[in-house]
Amino acid sequence: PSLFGGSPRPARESPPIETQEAGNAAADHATAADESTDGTRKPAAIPAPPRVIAPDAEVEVDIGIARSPGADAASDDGQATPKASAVRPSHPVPALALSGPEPPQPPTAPTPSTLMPPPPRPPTLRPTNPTTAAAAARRTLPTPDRQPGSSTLAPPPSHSSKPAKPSRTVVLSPGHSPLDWARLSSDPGADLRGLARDSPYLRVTPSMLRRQTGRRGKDAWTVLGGKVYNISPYAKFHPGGVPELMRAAGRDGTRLFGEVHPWVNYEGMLAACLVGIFVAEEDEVVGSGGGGAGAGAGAGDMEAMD
Ligand code: HEM
Repeated sequence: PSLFGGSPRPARESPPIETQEAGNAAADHATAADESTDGTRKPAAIPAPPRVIAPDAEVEVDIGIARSPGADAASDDGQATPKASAVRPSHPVPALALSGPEPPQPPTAPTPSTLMPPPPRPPTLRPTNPTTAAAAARRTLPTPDRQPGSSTLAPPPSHSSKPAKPSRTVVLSPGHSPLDWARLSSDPGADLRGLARDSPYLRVTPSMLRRQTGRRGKDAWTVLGGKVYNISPYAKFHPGGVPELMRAAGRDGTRLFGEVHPWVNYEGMLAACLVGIFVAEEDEVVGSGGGGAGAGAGAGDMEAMD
């Protein structure tokens, strides 16, 4: 059989598509060979030529399965094959075969393609020319010149940061949460100093302080930063527990306090428990209590008594 005769040829193993038509040379070659003398073009390897459907003709729906020349006759046996009205094609539609001796080649010009044009190419992600690349590099944020170990992700070093020790907080009894303490200590009606109402701030000497241990019916006093506080009302609210707190009772607790929780704002928490200031023994002056000096009077008033 002639190579260009249009008769089916045995399929070859994975032939390259370009050479399938002519079997040897370029596709142009094959195109030229498939053109008949009258200039009309026939697909080279399709058994049946492309069927041109007349606009008003009633035709069978071509479902794209390869047909042999006798297939039409076989389907004309009166079986109830659904008929469909042809849509009006604007140009001849070639018959396509999914399988067969050789796939049909798409028609070349002058037949206009019915295929959709390819989608537009997405923009390239990387700049390809050096000018664009340089512009992109300028747009990136400058990298800060950091020293090793100076990551900003870590919390900044601070004297108020908690040491990484296991917590020694205790379970507080109901009604003794920090919030409960905040509520109680801000209540002006609560007497947390343990002194006579409206008594002035006291000048507390070491001997006075030693007697205020929280035992034998006396309140526990401690000194924090030179101020004397009555810590008895706070004891059950202390997150570190009563025994821990009482280690500072009757003595200057500044060092102990600072060792455990220097970040705690004792001045704010214990403002309502302020008894007075801590003075040396010889500086002791017992406040008279008279003169109407109230809780609003400060250490300055006591100094004025000297
Ligand atoms: C006198 C005033 C004091 C106040 C107002 C006070 C207040 C507090 C507060 C608010 C906490 C909770 C801290 C937190 O969870 O971050 C705490 C915990 C603690 N306190 Fe005090 N405290 C005082 C005195 C003392 C003293 C004198 C000691 C020991 C000698 C002490 C030992 C502790 C301990 C061990 C904890 C548990 C710390 C932890 O979380 O591991 N506290 N205190």
